[in-house]
Amino acid sequence: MRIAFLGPIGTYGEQAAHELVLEESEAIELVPQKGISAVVEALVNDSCTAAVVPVENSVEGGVTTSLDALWQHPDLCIRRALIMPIRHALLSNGSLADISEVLSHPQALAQCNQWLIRHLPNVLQLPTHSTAEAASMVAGSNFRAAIASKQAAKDHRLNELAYPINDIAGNCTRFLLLDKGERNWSGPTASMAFSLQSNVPGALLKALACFARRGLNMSRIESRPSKREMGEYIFFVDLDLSKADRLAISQVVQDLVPLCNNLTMFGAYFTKDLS
Ligand SMILES: O=C(O)C(=O)C[C@]1(C(=O)O)C=C[C@@H](O)C=C1
Repeated sequence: MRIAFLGPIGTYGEQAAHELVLEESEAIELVPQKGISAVVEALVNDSCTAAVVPVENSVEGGVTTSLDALWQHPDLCIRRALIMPIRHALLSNGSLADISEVLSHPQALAQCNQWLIRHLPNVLQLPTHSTAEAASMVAGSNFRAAIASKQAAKDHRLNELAYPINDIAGNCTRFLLLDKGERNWSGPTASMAFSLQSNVPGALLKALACFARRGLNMSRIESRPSKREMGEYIFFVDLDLSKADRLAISQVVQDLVPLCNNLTMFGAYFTKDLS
């Protein structure tokens, strides 16, 4: 099994990939990619058999690149999910007083925004493809620091200037293991996305009523622009199937189809919660 993840080594994505494949019996090869789009592309073009992407952070919300990729590639299926605590460190070979640039993935910079305002108000914040890429770029410099994991400090021989520096103590990110296999319906969470056929009063209400009618509890709803027209959206919905009638999911799809332009089911799956 070749698994694409957001590289280089030392990213949270790499940690998540190890956790997500723990129960696999096949031999695993983790294949680092530069950027979340490249992770998905490696699965789409079959150079990898699975991919690990972050999809939602408890502080910053949806990871839009991952949501958009799921919508653009309806043949992808969610195999498993993981909720992982994210504890950021400020890493450098210099000292705090000398830091003038802080590098990290935009999600990590945003998750430490208040800490940066308080402790490093005048530094330049520079975005990178991943937290571990930032760690590799600051190694050897005494005026640059990276926001990354404790693991990245070890991988790149950096010192921890401060830890933890995430603004919200319980900061965590949900990762998905994606593949192109058969959809499974036995897990407790099902994910789907749909766009509505008509932009008229009550159109979304009618779609959401389908879930209520079949006794299906929504555990998440999130919208993304369709990118075709201002005001046109795609809705991502997660359903809690743990107490639901197994037939309800196929019934709700039948009810929704006439109301939607497009509807994609990403399967049902289990979530490992480490938070
Ligand atoms: O840069 C990394 O280490 C990643 O795995 C990416 C990522 C993300 O895109 O959300 C993963 C977890 C954290 O929320 C911060 C960054």
